[in-house]
Amino acid sequence: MTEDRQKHERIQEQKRVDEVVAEIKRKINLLQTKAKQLKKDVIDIRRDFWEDVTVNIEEMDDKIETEASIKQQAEFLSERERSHGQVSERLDILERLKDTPYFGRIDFRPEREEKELPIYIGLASVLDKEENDFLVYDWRAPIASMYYDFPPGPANYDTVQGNISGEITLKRQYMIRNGELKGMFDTGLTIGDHLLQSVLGNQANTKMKSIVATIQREQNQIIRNERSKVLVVQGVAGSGKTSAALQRVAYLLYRYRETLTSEQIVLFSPNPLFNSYVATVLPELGEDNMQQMTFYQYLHLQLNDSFQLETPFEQMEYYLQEKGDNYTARVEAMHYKASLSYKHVIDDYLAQLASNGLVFRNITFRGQIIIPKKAIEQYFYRTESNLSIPERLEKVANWLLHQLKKVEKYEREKDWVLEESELLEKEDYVDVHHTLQEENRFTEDTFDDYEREEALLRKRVVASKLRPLRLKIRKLAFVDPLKTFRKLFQPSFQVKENISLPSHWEEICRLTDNHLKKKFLTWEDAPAYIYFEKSLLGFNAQRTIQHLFIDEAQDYTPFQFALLKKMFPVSRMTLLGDINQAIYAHALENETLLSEKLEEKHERIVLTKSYRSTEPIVSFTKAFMPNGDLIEPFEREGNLPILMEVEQNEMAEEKMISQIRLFRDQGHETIAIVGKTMEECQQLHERLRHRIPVSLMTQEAHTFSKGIVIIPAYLAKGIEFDAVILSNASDKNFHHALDRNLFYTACTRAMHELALFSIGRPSRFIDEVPKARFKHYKIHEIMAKK
Ligand SMILES: Nc1ncnc2c1ncn2[C@@H]1O[C@H](COP(=O)(O)OP(=O)(O)OP(=O)(O)O)[C@@H](O)[C@H]1O
Repeated sequence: MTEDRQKHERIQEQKRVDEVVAEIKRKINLLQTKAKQLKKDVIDIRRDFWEDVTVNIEEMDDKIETEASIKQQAEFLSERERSHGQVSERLDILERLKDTPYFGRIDFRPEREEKELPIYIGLASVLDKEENDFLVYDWRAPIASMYYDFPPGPANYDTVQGNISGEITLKRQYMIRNGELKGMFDTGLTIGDHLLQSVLGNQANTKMKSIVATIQREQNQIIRNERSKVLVVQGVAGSGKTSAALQRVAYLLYRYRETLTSEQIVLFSPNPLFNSYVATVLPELGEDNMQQMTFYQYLHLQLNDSFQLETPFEQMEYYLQEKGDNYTARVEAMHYKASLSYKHVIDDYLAQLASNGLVFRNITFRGQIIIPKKAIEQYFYRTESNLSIPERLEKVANWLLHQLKKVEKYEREKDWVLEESELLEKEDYVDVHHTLQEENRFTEDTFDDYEREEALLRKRVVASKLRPLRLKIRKLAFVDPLKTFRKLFQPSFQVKENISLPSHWEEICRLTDNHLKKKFLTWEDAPAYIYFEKSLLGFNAQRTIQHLFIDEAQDYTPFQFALLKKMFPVSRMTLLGDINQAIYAHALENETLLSEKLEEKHERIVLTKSYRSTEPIVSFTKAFMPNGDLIEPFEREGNLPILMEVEQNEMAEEKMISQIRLFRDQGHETIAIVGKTMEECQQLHERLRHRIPVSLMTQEAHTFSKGIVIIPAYLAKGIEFDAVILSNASDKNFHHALDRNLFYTACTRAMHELALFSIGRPSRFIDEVPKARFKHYKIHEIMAKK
């Protein structure tokens, strides 16, 4: 394009931006007036609510009419409130569009048509004044998919009516800020490296940003996938898995807006910090956030506070510190209890329980056993054995409630009832009296009032005393799942011969039983216990959840996944993760959810390009990972990572502080000092906090702000920082197979700068990196030279 032509095009494009912005402003004005009116309506209706309903409760007919009138008025109010909510949401989006009405354009000529049409793509759709044509298409509209999927040339897209093909004659990207065109580029195959360069070159934020303007083709496959019941995404660190997941939520909410709401989508995130890190992406896209929680929070909810539950991070600390009693047995338990072999043990036991062994509780009332557990057990084992255990327990519950009726009658005659009735509130007496009067009004037979009153009082007292018991029976509290579960770990328990057990099984059993006795659930025991308990009492499966997203899926065990499938039986699942970032003990011996061997029928998408870190950082980290050559850096310049080898802590500290100052002088705003364990982080925090402003991130931390944080690698999962300092990359710290993944996870949190400190000999993993890919300083030598 000649320079003149370019200038002309640019003027034309700015003109169009101005026109679209003018139309958006017009729409904003209209909506603001509408919003004002709706707000006024709501206030008026609330104020005049009782004036506008006819209240008359004298006669039955009037009562019905009154109810209908209140209902109508309430509906009217909520309809206005809803409309006001919708208008406000739309206004929010238009306000955003006013600054950046669109970011992309394709000119598309459908087959057998003469002329191409320009399609402008933005955060949401905008129609022209006549509401006929689209000035801007929502990035999620079917036609917009071509923008992400095709370079100029032949292209096609799916619609409800079928596939439409044709040709893209132009593909253009814009940078528009405050309604002003700052730049535009015609792009080829991928969506503009220019724009991506500039987005990725920015400083890291404490909140994740949306990526709609620069979604890459393979990411688009994830976002728009509608075929698969289970979609597995294996993506290298920084390849945009989390970003794709969140844009996918936005896409699904748009695509199925008639039937899907944000409450029907759940995202399991790796830590509480991550929850807040990603919380602004969907609102930025004009959508409500899905339900978001950690898997720990979810399991904790399932347990109803009846257990103390170890967090995965506590388990991790125990594992990493490589000390503590029974270390070998417990680590073996972490592996074994993650596996489906362990689930077989439990399933076998559950099958046995169908014919004997379930532990029941006596039903007691006022300190007396009224239905002994033996009787409950006998009844249970007489129910039809072809029914499931929860169905059989329902039958027992019905029988028990029936028995309770007999008890109730019998108890009414006892002396305690009268004594208790004296403790009744005055209102209860008055109420009983009124009830009787109402009944008597018709009979006029009042001579036995006193007796009738006493009988009614007795009935009420016993009923109210038995109410909690009834509730408990309905909740099947007459079975003791914990005691039943514990039997599995007694020396007398015989596991089927064909099932293989770990070598320290006896010790594992002793440990497990000790924990269970104290109502303590280790992280490895939690899924098994919950699975067991729900198999007895019934899975109150979440059938309303349509989509389940699991981020960092490599950290989930096969057992946990089996539990999730039971809990979310109808949900479609999107599992995202990176096999290289598997850091939990179980990953050494078990398949993870991302494994090629995943039994579940699934579709797999692999992301190999890393966007987060500069090219030198990616080249450094890929060098020590198996199959690292598959990791592709996005071309973004930067400094080589630095390795500082020092002899003692004091030296490291001094250097670390000057390194941080340097990073700050370079303009980096989020700087993380990443440690291996919490213990290491705490010690470092103690030493540094008097010298520089630094905050320690613990597992309870829910947010982080700009500045310097100290954080263990496992808590930094999923998050990124401008600069990362690894506090001790020594071989002593990083040498095991899993340490490699932890080391990789830590280094890949860095966007622009990476500095590694090593107290003593550096990790053997660094030996695998070609020397030219980092700068190595041995501090004692420098000091000596000085
Ligand atoms: N298409 C894209 N356009 C702009 N930025 C992108 C794109 N894809 C990824 N990024 C950026 O790359 C960084 C990494 O993305 P994200 O956190 O989604 O990756 P991830 O695969 O989940 O990483 P990890 O597994 O290491 O936690 C983020 O800053 C994100 O904004």
